[in-house]
Amino acid sequence: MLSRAADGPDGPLTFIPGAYRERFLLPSDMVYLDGNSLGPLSHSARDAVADLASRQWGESLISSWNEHGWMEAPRRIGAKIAPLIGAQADEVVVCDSTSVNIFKLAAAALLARPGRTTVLSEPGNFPTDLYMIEGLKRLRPDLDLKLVPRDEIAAALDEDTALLLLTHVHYKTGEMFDMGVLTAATHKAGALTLWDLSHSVGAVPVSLNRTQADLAVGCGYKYLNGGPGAPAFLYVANRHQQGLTSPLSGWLGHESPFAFDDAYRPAEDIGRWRAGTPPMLSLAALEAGVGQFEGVDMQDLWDASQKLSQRFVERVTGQCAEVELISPSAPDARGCHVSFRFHSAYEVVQALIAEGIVGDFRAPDAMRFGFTPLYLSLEEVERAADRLVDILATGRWRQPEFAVRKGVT
Ligand SMILES: Cc1ncc(COP(=O)(O)O)c(C=O)c1O
Ligand SMILES: Nc1c(O)cccc1C(=O)C[C@H](N)C(=O)O
Repeated sequence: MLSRAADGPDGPLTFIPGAYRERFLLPSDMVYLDGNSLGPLSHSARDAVADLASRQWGESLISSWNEHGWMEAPRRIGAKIAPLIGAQADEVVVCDSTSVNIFKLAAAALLARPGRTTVLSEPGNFPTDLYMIEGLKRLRPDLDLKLVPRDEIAAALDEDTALLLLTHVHYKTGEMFDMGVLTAATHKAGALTLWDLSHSVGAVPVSLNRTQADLAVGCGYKYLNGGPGAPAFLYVANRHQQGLTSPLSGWLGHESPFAFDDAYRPAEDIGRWRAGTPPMLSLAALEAGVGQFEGVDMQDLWDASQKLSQRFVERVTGQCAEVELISPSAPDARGCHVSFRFHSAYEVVQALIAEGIVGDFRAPDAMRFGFTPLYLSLEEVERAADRLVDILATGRWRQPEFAVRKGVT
């Protein structure tokens, strides 16, 4: 396991939960346990977007592409994300969405493993990961998307496997794969790994280089606090950078975009994974969000998160027998969120939100809560747990308005 013996949920903490609370514009009466889905707005992100719009776009207009470093933003921000995932600065670039990046990297990996026809994953993986491979199957009818339960994955790797595609921290249960063990097994079978780090980056320590991971993607709007629809990132290990090429060969991935050649030649470096023009307003917010992690050790942050989630779990399960923890009970076997099963999970989550405790519901019967120590204190987490227990004990969730389905989340 990755956690240090002395610094588990019961040990001393280096990062004090809630230490950066003042950096964020969170409503004072809200306990926000949904930063694993949409991170909150920081003062610096708000200011960065305002500056980009009014000073850069407003005053410098098109010269901003050079003057304000717009053209280099995808590489520059990728380099800032790299230390959070154990990668080199030149192995990460910010572009497109997580879904699109999965498509690009999976397609490239399949081309790099000719004769192999299987993408291996698990049932219940985040849907977009599976849907993207289904889409690829329409272009490559010989392709097989094989889904096997997580404890059978290593045994299912064989000479047909081209790619292992897994979400490192499961979006619903928070269960974490052992990246090193599975990457080694995948390589032994001659295949490549593609890790979805959407629920890992900014949440748990990740060691892409140390585990020899080949490829990875991840979201910018969850723990990185990059704002709604923030661009995603992708990682390609240096040793693969010449051998893999994006199937979405847009002009900004060209070796020399402003030569305006008819023929596509991919950039020599990680820039080849870019397709079109960088969304600068969104990138300004993301860069500020990533900036919050400067000087923060991911192990320290995860230790703090384990303390928060464990306190929540113990307080809820210790006082309430009706809910079932569907996340691993060992804090170092999970990411930064936990989920409980309850027959009326939707109603309970609505009742909590009405009282300022924001978690989310995941169909069909899961209540999910994220623990992000940058802005959450132990006191808030205890308060949230007690409120959940009370809502269950009093049956307040049975009020008819909480059964009304609204929106999508
Ligand atoms: C594991 C995982 N992958 C991908 C995504 C989303 O991808 P996109 O940003 O393309 O919507 C999410 C959440 O939405 C996710 O939880
Ligand atoms: N990406 C989202 C969106 O555009 C709307 C609502 C929620 C989301 C999410 O991030 C869902 C999330 N990946 C999850 O883990 O459930």
